[in-house]
Amino acid sequence: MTDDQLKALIRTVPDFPAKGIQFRDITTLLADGEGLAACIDRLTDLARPLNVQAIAGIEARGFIFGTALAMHLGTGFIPMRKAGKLPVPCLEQSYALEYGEAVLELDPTIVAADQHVLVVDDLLATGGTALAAAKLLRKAGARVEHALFAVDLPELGGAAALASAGVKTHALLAFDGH
Ligand SMILES: O=P(O)(O)OC[C@H]1O[C@H](OP(=O)(O)OP(=O)(O)O)[C@H](O)[C@@H]1O
Ligand SMILES: Nc1ncnc2[nH]cnc12
Repeated sequence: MTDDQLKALIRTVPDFPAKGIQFRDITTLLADGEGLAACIDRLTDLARPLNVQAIAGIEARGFIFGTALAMHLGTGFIPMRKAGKLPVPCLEQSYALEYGEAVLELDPTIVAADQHVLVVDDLLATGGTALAAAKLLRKAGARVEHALFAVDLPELGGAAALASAGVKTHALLAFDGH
């Protein structure tokens, strides 16, 4: 499956969740068996050379890609959760994303000292979410050098924001515009 075929499986919804946002909706890609398999296979190809020891996926859409990747790579999966979901004391980090603000939480006891962790999410926009995840993982003692996304929106500057924090961006597909 080509990049263009994969991109065609992603639905664009204007003005969601706020006016002016072009929402790149992966629901339609997930529902396509061939597209989903191709996407996970190609993300696995991008992740394998990074030789990470664990995958950290960001709730909620990052859980879908992150878990599949962890299984393909034979690593564990670290859930980066939205606030108030984990039943134990957590590290927390507030952040801004393209269309709002939120708080991420991490149970630091599931991260090993100096563990090499790959941050995975469905989409990179401003980078606020992935940066918050990297900060939390580092606070817990992890080594975070790479982040991997199915979709990048380069005009929103996420890769540059991550680079300035020492995190290299890898992405399968890019969309022009917001
Ligand atoms: O680069 P940023 O500007 O931070 O935006 C990217 C984030 O926005 C979306 O998550 P959302 O918070 O909408 O959550 P969801 O996965 O629960 O839908 C997406 O899944 C990324 O996590
Ligand atoms: N434009 C967008 N489409 C889908 N998810 C997003 N998360 C942040 N910006 C987004």
